[in-house]
Amino acid sequence: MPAAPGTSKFQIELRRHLRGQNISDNLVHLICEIAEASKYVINAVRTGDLGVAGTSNLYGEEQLALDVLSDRIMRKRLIHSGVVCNIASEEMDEIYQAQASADGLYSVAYDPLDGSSLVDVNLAVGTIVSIYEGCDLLQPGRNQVAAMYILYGPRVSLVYTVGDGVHEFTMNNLMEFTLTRENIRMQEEGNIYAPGGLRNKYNDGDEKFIRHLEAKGCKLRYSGGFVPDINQVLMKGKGIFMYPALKGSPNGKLRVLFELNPMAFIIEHAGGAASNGTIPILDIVPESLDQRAPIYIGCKSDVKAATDFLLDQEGVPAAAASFVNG
Ligand SMILES: O=P(O)(O)OC[C@H]1O[C@](O)(COP(=O)(O)O)[C@@H](O)[C@@H]1O
Ligand SMILES: [Mg+2]
Ligand SMILES: [Mg+2]
Repeated sequence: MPAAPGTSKFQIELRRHLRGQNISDNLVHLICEIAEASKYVINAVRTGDLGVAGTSNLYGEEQLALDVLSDRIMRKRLIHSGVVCNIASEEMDEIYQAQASADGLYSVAYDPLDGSSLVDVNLAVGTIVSIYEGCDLLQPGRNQVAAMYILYGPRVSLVYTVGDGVHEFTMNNLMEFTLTRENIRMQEEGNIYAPGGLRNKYNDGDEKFIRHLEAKGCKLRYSGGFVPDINQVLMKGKGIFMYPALKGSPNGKLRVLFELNPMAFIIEHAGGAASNGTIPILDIVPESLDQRAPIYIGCKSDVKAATDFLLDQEGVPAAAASFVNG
């Protein structure tokens, strides 16, 4: 018997799953177009040039040929989708206007190839995407209508939320994304920690928090790639990822629009939390495309504990902490 439309041997494909969500046809189309673009990004990652591009991005970082190519793949697909107004990416200097009208259109901020410097040592990397209704990209992450990432690891997986559960799809042998986990939920507390940044540049509160996790017997699980590191915390349902403020870098390293907002949206919708140490990541009102912030993201009580250590350090009673939503 032939498989039902939208299923492949009774597996649920991404488009069919999206059609079951309460979202517009344009948003279904947009998410599917991004999923299609990711197939070309994987191909670039697997077989492309590992050299530098000879250019640098907004942050003064040297761009790799793969950064530039992945960005071009994503941008072209978004422009041709016909449903996108503004586009911004970690590899672009300014917003690209695909269409001027906001009616029924979406704006997209993305990191085309997060962790690109890990490709030459064959570690996992990913694409991170944030979607807003209309043309405004400089608004709090809480206003996102969808967030997703695609992880290029031993397997390729795609995780998305449109505000109603967090769902994982895995690429099958026909390069289709089929549903592997629906309504993923985080536990209250975990025993995994992924600490980004040089530890000898940590502030006292962060150092004490790490010692507290070590004393509790938590397992260090850090790959240096934001997407696989977050994916581990989400899929295991436990633990915390942090990239704190560092001495000399008070805003840490990771970017609010392209990295933090989409991951915070996903983790909050899975029952976790994400804070910059003071307020939820999703409540930050971005002032510029290249804004960075520290991040503590994962299980609610782990994020609360991290922010309590910071408060204690500054002499503010830990009980006053109200960083974690809900
Ligand atoms: O090794 P560092 O410099 O501390 O940074 C690690 C972090 O930087 C990133 O590689 C930043 O992303 P890009 O590769 O997109 O610049 C994250 O994936 C990772 O969490
Ligand atoms: Mg990045
Ligand atoms: Mg990048």
